[in-house]
Amino acid sequence: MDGTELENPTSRSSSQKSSRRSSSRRSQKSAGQHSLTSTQEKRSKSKSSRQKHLVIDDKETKKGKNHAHKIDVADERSNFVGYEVYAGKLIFDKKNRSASDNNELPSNRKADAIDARLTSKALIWGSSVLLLEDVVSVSYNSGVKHFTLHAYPTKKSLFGKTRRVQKDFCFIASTLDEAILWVTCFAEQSIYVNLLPRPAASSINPDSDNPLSESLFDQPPIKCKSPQRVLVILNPRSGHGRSSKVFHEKAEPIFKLAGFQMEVVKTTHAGHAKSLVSTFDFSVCPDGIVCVGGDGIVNEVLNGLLIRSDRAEAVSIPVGIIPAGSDNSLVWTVLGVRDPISASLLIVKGGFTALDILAVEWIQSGQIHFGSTVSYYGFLSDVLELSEKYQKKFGPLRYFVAGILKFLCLPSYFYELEYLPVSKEMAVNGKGTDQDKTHLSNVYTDVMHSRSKREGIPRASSLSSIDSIMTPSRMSLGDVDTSGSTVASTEPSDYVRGLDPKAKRLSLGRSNIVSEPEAVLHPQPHHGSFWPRTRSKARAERNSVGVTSSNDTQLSWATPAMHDKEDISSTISDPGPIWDCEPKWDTGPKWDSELTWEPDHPIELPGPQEDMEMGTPMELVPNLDEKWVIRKGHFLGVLVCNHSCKTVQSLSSQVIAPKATHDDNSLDLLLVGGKGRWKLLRFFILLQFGRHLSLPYVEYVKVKSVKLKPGANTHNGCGIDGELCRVKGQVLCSLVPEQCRLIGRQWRQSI
Ligand SMILES: Nc1ncnc2c1ncn2[C@@H]1O[C@H](COP(=O)(O)OP(=O)(O)OP(=O)(O)O)[C@@H](O)[C@H]1O
Repeated sequence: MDGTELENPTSRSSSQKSSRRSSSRRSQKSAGQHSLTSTQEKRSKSKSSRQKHLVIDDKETKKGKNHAHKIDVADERSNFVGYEVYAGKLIFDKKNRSASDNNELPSNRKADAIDARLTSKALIWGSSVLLLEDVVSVSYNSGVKHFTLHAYPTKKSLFGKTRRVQKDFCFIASTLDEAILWVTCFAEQSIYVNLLPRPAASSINPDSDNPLSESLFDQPPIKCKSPQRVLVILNPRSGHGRSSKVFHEKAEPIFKLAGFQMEVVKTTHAGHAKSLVSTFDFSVCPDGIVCVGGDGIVNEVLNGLLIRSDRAEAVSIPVGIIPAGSDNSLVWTVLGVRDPISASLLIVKGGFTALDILAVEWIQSGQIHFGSTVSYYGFLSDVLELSEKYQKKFGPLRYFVAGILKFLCLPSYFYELEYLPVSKEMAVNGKGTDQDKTHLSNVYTDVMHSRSKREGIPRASSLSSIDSIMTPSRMSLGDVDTSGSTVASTEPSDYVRGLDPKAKRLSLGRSNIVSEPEAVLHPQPHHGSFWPRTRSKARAERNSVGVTSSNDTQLSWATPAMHDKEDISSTISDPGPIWDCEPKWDTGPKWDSELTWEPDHPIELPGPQEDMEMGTPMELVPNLDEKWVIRKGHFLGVLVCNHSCKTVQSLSSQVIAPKATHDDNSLDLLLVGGKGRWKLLRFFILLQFGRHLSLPYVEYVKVKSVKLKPGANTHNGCGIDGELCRVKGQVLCSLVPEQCRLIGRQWRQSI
């Protein structure tokens, strides 16, 4: 150990204090403030070295041909490496011996010390760069000058394919307090620090006789992320039975390096994940659920969360995905990763991505099944159903086999459908008017959105999985019904309808539901139109449930002309906004949760109210432009997409719904019109080149809701995220007001 550094423990302590205070850029300043003269000199040296960095790097880039990662000067200028956090001298211990070696720096190695700097995006030493997005954690033993970065950088194989390999980078700082500063700065960049006990005294500093300094370094004041406690749900059948291996060999080591505490549950049967999640005590694993498997297991988890009695809180539980199934289009499309190592890195890095939730409701029975990707009808649902027969015989090839067979004996599909398009603004720029936003998201969603902004949850567009339906491997068959198929979950629709006014509004055709116990009549000045609202409007709606709930309950298959008439009836029941309470993960303002539905609530328009959050008076303006479009005819396929639906196998152009985004509060409806093999074949061929939307019989509309009813002789299969269900009567596809949260931010935007 360097004697000069240990001479003055006070100065070290001051340095430690400054390191505690430091944060990103500030860390450099505060570090520079400490009293030790020698350290000040070092700081000033490091400062001046920082000032010259561009020049140094430029030179070193030219010189440093032997380094694995070269700094690209152009990248540097374009801020590729981010802003500087700390700079100093480091020795890169290639052989990684320092962890076991004596802490004393051998005199012959002092010359190896090179300029190093930590930026918000990378550690740069000499001309080498290690991206922080590849770093899982830092291991640091108290009282030593070296620390080890555990990383998974990408490596190119001979054939140009990149893969991630685990690599440890050991560095030796010039002094103890510098080592602590380095580690502190890594912690400030959200890298988990694995703070280990001080090694045996003899191996640190044989001539250290200062007990005070020793005790100071026993527990260096490094503040870092606390270990995450997560529930891991693993489907051992996923990915042809390889998911356990994938988890234990690829994901688990990364989670362990990042200090995760895991409760691992392997599912024993279809439906296990859903029932587990629906009753699990999340105080045990408050930091989220990690699903290991395909899209099917994620769908089960989502459905389990949404049927909980504490749904509002449950839906905020972040869900991580380790892709280990036959197809994993959700994580690939939304987060941009498709290999388990990158997905694990995203999870340990943290952050959240908001995701809309699709609900398919069986209008007559009130059953509901949630999804995050797509709901589809026609040829694809038939393939999904047929593939079930070949599960044992053909494994993942069963979809291909079933697709060919179904294609050869292709039936015709007749549907009656209605859809409510989004406004032109929303369709064009994907953002929508304020009215769209207020229509499509109710108060709770607004809370989520505002929280998302606060927490930095991106609301940018992104993609995910439908065309995975075209890739048969993603069709999972859960909840299979004994009638040879799968059934929807049997949660009563009250889970959705009762939970929010929007869902009630969306429940068109409820007037036909005989089972609705609490029928109310509502005068409707503007049939079929939604009432735009602000948050206060939404609250007002909840106070006058009848008004909002009745808006869209008029459409009936038998009486399309009613679109043009005033609505005077509605049968919406509203058990009360039980969703309307603050999730425990939410630090936002609390909403009134005590409102309950009164069946005989008087009919009245909501009066202006004070907006509790904004302090602005409420306006209530009916949107006269919204009209349901009615279509009847033959459709080879009807797909209601929540995101662009990219398959893991596909090229980037191969997405079913190219304009769809996962968090835009709208659904993308794709109609493949007509019948016959030729049309179907052309559709699939053009899909491979991303040109399927150019076909004259393909329609693509951004919608808020879709109602669908198969014709009398049409197969009634319905796929939801690869789960096969049956349409009995009529179904309504719409978004629920809540969004769920995926753990991780979109790759490459995450850091
Ligand atoms: N232990 C289990 N045994 C059988 N099925 C299960 C089990 N656990 C979950 N499942 C069901 O398996 C289905 C498919 O799961 P998942 O999507 O995770 O895997 P996959 O490899 O993508 O599946 P597939 O190849 O069938 O598309 C899910 O719908 C789930 O309900």
